[in-house]
Amino acid sequence: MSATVSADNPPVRRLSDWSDARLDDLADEYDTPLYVIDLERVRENYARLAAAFPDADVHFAAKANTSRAVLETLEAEGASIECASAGETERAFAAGFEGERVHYTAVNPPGIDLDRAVELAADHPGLTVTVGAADTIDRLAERGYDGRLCLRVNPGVGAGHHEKVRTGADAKFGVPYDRAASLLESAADDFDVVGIHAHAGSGISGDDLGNHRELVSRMGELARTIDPDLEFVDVGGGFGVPYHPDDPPLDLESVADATRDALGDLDATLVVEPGRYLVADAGVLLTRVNTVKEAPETTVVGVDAGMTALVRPALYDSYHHIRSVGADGQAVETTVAGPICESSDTFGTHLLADPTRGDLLAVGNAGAYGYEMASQYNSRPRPAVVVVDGDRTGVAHRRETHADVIATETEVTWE
Ligand SMILES: Cc1ncc(COP(=O)(O)O)c(C=O)c1O
Ligand SMILES: N[C@@H](CCCC[NH3+])C(=O)O
Repeated sequence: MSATVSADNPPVRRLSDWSDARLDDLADEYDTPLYVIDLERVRENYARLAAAFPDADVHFAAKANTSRAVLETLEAEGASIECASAGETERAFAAGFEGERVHYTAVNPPGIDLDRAVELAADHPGLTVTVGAADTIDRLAERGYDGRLCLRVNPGVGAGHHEKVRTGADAKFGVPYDRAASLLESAADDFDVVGIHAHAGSGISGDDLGNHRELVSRMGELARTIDPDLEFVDVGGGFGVPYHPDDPPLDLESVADATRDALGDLDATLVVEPGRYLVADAGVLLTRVNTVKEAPETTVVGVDAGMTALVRPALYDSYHHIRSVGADGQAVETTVAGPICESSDTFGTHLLADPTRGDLLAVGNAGAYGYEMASQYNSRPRPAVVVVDGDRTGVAHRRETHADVIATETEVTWE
């Protein structure tokens, strides 16, 4: 059943809102490190976002969380989907999305991705391929593709929580704004040109609203100058969520108002592509304390999850709130650190109640870009993922083993 927007659907789910007893049971049953994803919270987030953008098509950015259970849940709620590779596109179709609801955004796509995208488009009519370079258009034509095409534009304005995720002004992404109209017009001879796309970046907060507005306004202006008429204007995703307990939630109504206002009059449908907003607070990462060590300036709390399970703190200095599940006692300032042989393998400084070996810790907002960015560095198997839905629990990804880590290795036979 679809979630509705009500008092029971608050804009933020804080780490303290997760039940200690449930988290304890899950860790006991499935071991740690363990990702837990709450599908009902995914539905709530989708319902809130769709209600704020009633006239828009909402495409879930699958890169944030590609677990089949998550994709199926969003498909059932009526979401569309944005995929960053042929692999993600395959997973969208496996989860039941119809071709018309799938956009594949090709970024410097390897040939194997384009080959597969062309096959998928033949099997799933309605698939849209979004391209960000004239080369990609030529390469699609070489493969005989003449289907739905969207052009990614570099809007020259970026936003986001860290410079590494501000794509809007990064030359890697999209064609320069002032070349977009002519490229689209020539592409219309060979393809079904249906839309334009831009994405400012990821983790947009209230402070970034000006940049978001500017991007949307530029896209509206561009759409009005383009012949042929467009079916949609995709202004990307990036809607941020509060990571720190003191951070306020994004005022979605203001973002939606600013978006509509900046877009101006247009027959084309607005498309938004949120990833993080739909899944971040639907997930926690559970990890067990194995070491407590007094150091001169801090207490080091060693845990079984590290940067291989959740890389965001190491990669972007991102803050993820951490609490001790079920523990009480004196709060101590600690440095929570993982088992990886890198100084960057730390989840930062956290106040933890009486840290003790064996404690269970919950790491908040782990539903977006958590498991998706996990690696096997240091020959460390990736964690398991369980999904919960009301009282039900199921395994979405089994825990990897050491055999999985070496599964692709072959004994070298010299030729
Ligand atoms: C093209 C595109 N669309 C959508 C997103 C989703 O971003 P977010 O998860 O911040 O909403 C991204 C990631 O930054 C992206 O690159
Ligand atoms: N992986 C980034 C966001 C997505 C960037 C994709 N363009 C993060 O964890 O914040």
